[in-house]
Amino acid sequence: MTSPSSDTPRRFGTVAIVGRPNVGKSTLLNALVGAKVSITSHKAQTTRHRILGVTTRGASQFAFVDTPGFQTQHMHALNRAMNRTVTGALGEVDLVLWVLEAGKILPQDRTVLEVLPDDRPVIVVVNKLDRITPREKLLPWLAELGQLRTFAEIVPMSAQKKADASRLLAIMEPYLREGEWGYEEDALTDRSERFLAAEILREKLFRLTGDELPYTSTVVIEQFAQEGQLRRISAAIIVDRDGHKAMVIGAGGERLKRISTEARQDMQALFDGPVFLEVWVKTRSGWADDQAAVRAFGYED
Ligand SMILES: Nc1nc2c(ncn2[C@@H]2O[C@H](COP(=O)(O)OP(=O)(O)OP(=O)(O)O)[C@@H](O)[C@H]2O)c(=O)[nH]1
Repeated sequence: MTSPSSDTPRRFGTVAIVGRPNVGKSTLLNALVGAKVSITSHKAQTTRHRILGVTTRGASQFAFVDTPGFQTQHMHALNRAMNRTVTGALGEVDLVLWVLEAGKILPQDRTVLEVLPDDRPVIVVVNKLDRITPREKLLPWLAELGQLRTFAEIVPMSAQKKADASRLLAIMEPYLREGEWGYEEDALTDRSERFLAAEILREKLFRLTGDELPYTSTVVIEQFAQEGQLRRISAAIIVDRDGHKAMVIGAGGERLKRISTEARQDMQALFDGPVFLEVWVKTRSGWADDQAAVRAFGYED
């Protein structure tokens, strides 16, 4: 018997994950990569960076680009930077995954549809299938979806189900090009630990403040040092107003303590070693409207 790796040619491809906010793009990326490289939360618009997750399956390697949700409501400096990121990402990829919520095509979805490239394959991921019972109810909607344009595939699934993510990888495989891999076999992400630390803290911040905190709040890692096994991290949560600062800190500092503790636990699990985490809350009013500040905080590539 010959081993499959010796006679199966290697394949490699870059895959953009696009869709309006909250359809489940980050959840999907995490499921496809099988590790927590992107953050998820109930709050819309939590993904601001292009995040590369890499997954290798047999002879095939997929490099994923997670793009921010489309901004159609608030057009200030921050959102312009985000939209440029989406357009840039689509120009470089081999395959596009357009994520929709099963049964819904909102005006914001149509905005995304308009920028889908004509010259490369687009697979529609019809996500959150678990919310539709019985599934047959979806059939007329799927037929309507198929009329919108030519799609390479339409895949109803749940990003929260491992088996579905695995099935999607198999469906995507033929769309990769034959050729060498772009990354090591065990690579998960090309993002630094410093970046991942900021993402984890930002996830806890939004999870534990619910919808009270405006999405313009952010996290900056001010210091990241490794001393033997220990990572010593100093982070700042930047908010727009003093009222938001009080909200993050919470009564008697309880909320900030919980945010820090949960973030530290996740970082320790991801980095596989002890973490000393110090978190400050700082006010910087109107930063999201200030182009220079947006650049300084790293939202432009
Ligand atoms: N029921 C159900 N919920 C899901 C599924 N996939 C994602 N979700 C939930 O949908 C919400 C949004 O998921 P995200 O992955 O953060 O969505 P996103 O598209 O990355 O959002 P932005 O970062 O705002 O662009 C979260 O509460 C997820 O838990 C699914 O298959 N089924």
